[in-house]
Amino acid sequence: MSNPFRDDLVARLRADACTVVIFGATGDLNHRKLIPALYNLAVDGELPPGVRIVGFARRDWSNEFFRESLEKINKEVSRSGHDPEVWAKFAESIEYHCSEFTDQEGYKGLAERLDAIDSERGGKGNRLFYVASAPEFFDDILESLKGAGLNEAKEGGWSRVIVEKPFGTDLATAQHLNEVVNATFQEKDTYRIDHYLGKETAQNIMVLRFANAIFEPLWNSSYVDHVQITCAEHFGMEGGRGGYYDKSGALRDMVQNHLLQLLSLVAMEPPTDLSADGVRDEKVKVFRSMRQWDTPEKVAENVVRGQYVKGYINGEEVPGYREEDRVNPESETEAYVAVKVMLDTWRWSGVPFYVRMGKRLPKKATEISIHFKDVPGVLFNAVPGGVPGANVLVIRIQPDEGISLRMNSKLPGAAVRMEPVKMDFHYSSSFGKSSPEAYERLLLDAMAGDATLFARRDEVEEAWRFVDHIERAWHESDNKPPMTEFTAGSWGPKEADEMLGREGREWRRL
Ligand SMILES: NC(=O)C1=CN([C@@H]2O[C@H](COP(=O)(O)OP(=O)(O)OC[C@H]3O[C@@H](n4cnc5c(N)ncnc54)[C@H](OP(=O)(O)O)[C@@H]3O)[C@@H](O)[C@H]2O)C=CC1
Ligand SMILES: O=C1O[C@H](COP(=O)(O)O)[C@@H](O)[C@H](O)[C@H]1O
Repeated sequence: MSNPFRDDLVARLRADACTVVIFGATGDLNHRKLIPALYNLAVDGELPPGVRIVGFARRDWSNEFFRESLEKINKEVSRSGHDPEVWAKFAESIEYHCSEFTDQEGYKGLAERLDAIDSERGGKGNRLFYVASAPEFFDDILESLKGAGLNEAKEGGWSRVIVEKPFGTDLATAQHLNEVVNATFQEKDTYRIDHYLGKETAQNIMVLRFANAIFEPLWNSSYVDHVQITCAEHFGMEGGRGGYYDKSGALRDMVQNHLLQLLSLVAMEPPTDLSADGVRDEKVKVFRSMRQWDTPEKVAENVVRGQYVKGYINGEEVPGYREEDRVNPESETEAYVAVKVMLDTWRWSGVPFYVRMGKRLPKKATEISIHFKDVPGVLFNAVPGGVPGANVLVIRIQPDEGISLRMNSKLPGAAVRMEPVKMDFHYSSSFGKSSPEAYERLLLDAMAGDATLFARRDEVEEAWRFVDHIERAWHESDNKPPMTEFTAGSWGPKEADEMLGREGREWRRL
């Protein structure tokens, strides 16, 4: 039985030696995230001995050039710094395979090379294929793997696939991709990555809820007034991101996957066990219970979309969304979204979950806040200032990972006066070490065959169902809800404040 709470040692012991094949190996994701993650696992002694890495892409690069290119970026981004000796040893396990994604000969060559590596290693044919290409190549890569017989496990070994985001652009394309994936790999061997699930703080949500006796009795509509999930980013479309982002938008890029996944961890029922399907069965019930905003009127009432106009962040002038590199000057794509999610379940009846994401907000921060109900207003009415506010439990996903609880306290002195105070837990001071990058945990889990922190087919499709109604109202209906504006460096459009204001609530300041 798998267990998302096990410590790193157990994960390492369970991860198998294997060959990791990365499609799109000359690209940004591999350079900035995947190789540094594998390197850091090696530094920490977590990478199973015998792991080999094959980079697959079309540039005519040699093994040496590929390794040098990876090392250059690793020096800049590795969380544990760059040790030339460890790198040199690690780099011996890396090689490059040059091929177009659509070239069947390239896959035949890959199959031969993988067989040779298995013999060199003297081990089983364990293969982990990581599809880190642009999404338009996902089908080609999966079908070509099948064409070369690489989807089938070799005797005594395994063959798994990790598929990067975006997993489709709507429900229909996600269903199609799921058909292609399931026609090539078994569902148990399919790992749909959502890197937010690999964040230490996201994993801690279940621990907080189910390994402490004090929260769960309050975790329902009797005590919780509402929940907020915020993902703020201060950057915009740097590094050529505008081309991809302008076709996607905040709702598809972040809400459909990362933020709804966080929501599901906050809202799910306790699973009956900690197996991958035990946890994912409960998460999918949350997705299924989301009330659908299936008319333009409901979307107008419960969702706000916005674009930034030029402004200042940290004293620097930044362009408006439509002036960004590779963004259509007449773009109708949202760089900000705030959506109210209602879960029609016994536990959460009447409790709104407000989810927001925006580019070019004042800073980078992601947090979940649980806002509890006010105490009955009978005892402290006569006290000057009254009760300062309700309890708020804040789960800081990043940065300064941790958890704080806001409560009311008496100010020292003869008179009864109250002030809010915070009990605050910081990962950095409590554990004295930096948290591993999400990709480290997720790669190790895939090597260990543990899919708990990966999205299952039905979760992905249910999340798209919710998002599709909103996208249709925005882009296809006769009375499209309006696009709003906000100044870059502010906390988003006033319409998002008004959405909560209408219900007597306000966004938490991060
Ligand atoms: N970058 C990031 O931080 C993140 C990326 N992702 C996802 O990861 C995926 C990859 O992103 P990213 O690395 O940024 O993309 P890049 O554009 O940087 O890299 C794309 C890679 O695919 C290769 N490629 C493109 N066309 C072909 C072809 N016809 N045959 C063989 N190789 C080809 C490119 O090779 P060449 O160099 O020759 O063009 C390159 O190696 C995307 O799905 C993205 O959404 C997800 C989360 C974060
Ligand atoms: O998937 C994505 O995530 C990043 C944010 O990831 P984080 O781990 O840095 O919080 C986001 O900037 C990007 O637009 C999106 O595609």
